Amino acid sequence: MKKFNILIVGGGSTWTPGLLKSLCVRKDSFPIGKLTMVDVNEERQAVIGEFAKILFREEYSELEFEYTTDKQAAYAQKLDFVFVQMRTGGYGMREQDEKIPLQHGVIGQETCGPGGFAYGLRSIKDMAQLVTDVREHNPKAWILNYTNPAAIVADALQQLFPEDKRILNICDQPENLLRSYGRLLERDPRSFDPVYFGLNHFGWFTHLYDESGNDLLPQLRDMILDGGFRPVDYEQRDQSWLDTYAMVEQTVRDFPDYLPNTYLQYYLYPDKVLKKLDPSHTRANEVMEGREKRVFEACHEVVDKGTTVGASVVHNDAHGEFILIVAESIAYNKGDNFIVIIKNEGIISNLPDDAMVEVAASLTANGPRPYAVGEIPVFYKGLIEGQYAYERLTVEAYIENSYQKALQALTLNRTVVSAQKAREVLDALIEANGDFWPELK
Ligand SMILES: NC(=O)c1ccc[n+]([C@@H]2O[C@H](COP(=O)([O-])OP(=O)(O)OC[C@H]3O[C@@H](n4cnc5c(N)ncnc54)[C@H](O)[C@@H]3O)[C@@H](O)[C@H]2O)c1
Ligand SMILES: O=P(O)(O)OC[C@H]1O[C@H](O[C@H]2[C@H](O)[C@@H](O)[C@@H](O)O[C@@H]2CO)[C@H](O)[C@@H](O)[C@@H]1O
Ligand SMILES: [Mn+2]
Repeated sequence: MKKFNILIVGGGSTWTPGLLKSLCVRKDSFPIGKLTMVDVNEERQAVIGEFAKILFREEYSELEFEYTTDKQAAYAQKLDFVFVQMRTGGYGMREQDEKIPLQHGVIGQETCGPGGFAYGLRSIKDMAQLVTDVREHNPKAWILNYTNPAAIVADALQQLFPEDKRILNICDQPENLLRSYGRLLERDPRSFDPVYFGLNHFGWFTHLYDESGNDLLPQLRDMILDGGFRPVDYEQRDQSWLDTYAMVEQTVRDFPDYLPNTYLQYYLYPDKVLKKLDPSHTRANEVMEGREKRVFEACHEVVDKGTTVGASVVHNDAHGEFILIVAESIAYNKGDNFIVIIKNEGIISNLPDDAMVEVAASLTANGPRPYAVGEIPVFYKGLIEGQYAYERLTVEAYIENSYQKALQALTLNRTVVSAQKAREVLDALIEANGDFWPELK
């Protein structure tokens, strides 16, 4: 059986241990010959890398493994898959993304609103460089990308590398929602045949068919309206995330046709959500005090003890597993059904062909084969067209170094609206981001 060579870019990510555990769990169905991890932060990479050595010694002894900060050496190897999960500027810049808009009375969030705009301008630069570097040595390797904001990264890479058909941007939120529906309905989430449409972090489930073709969405909607909605992993979730999932009930009560992605709360109820956000202590602080602290302490503990037995960090979560089952479907031409981010080209017939939409597709060795969605109702088309224009103007502001397009983008965003607010926040973000961004003139 072929063994695949994988490169993880952003090996110092807090999500890496879960991904490495999933590699061990799935080694029979998706065998890896060589795994390399690369990161720009030597300290972060070493902590996770030394943990990985012990994990693989105990659970994957046949695996050839190395970690490095030498990107050129990492990219020059023969690679089958590149898993990308970088955070340009780290959590420190995420904190700025979230706090600066809040200082101006606007939603501050990692991937949505002005925070996502700022993060997007940082990510595009490093992601474009990554594609260029990978393609120099591995023209056929599949680049599976988690790096956020996935909507803006996906649109930028489509603009910058339109002929590259082996880049796939993915998000674990629809997968997490399917697993949450599975827990509510007491069914295997992989048995669902979902119909989903939207942009990344801006979409809806319209149908949830079971193996007999029955649509379970109406039953699910009634359950949500009767008792609220909790994620599959609610026991592990921080309160801010539980608050987010709690908003699903109000959204479904207001717009019962479809089941929303949780990120829609920022766009449909910006005033209500804004009141819950603390400008002095945001999600970035929670993650630095929570997940990041837990993961790195647990990895240090594993290295100190010399074993992963009993370790808290190593669990097989949706995030770690999802990218692997996506890769498996491509590697073995399985055609399994996943919700992924791809060029519209008529999938949603009344949206622009060049929009990067998030829809269900069959993943084959030749990439996604999407399921047609057809025409979407005016309400959803209106919302998505505005968000699409915001995302496209953000990418054009990057490519053209255009302050005016950046201002237009933020003015169009439903969390900002006011052109005066957009200018205030944009100028503050320009100052905070410095050389992370291209100069906007
Ligand atoms: N698509 C999704 O649904 C999804 C889900 C979870 C996380 N994410 C994204 O995955 C990324 C990692 O998330 P995290 O919370 O673990 O972040 P993290 O900050 O813990 O890890 C990111 C790592 O990337 C490294 N890095 C930064 N720039 C790099 C570069 N140019 N090359 C290589 N490495 C680089 C950092 O040093 C850091 O170790 C983020 O972009 C996050 O938004 C996406
Ligand atoms: O605030 P964070 O850093 O905890 O999470 C931000 C990310 O949130 C989503 O990913 C969720 C995922 O949906 C869920 O299944 C589980 O794995 O937790 C993840 C992290 O909370 C979102 O899809 C990502 O794009 C965000 O980066
Ligand atoms: Mn996501």
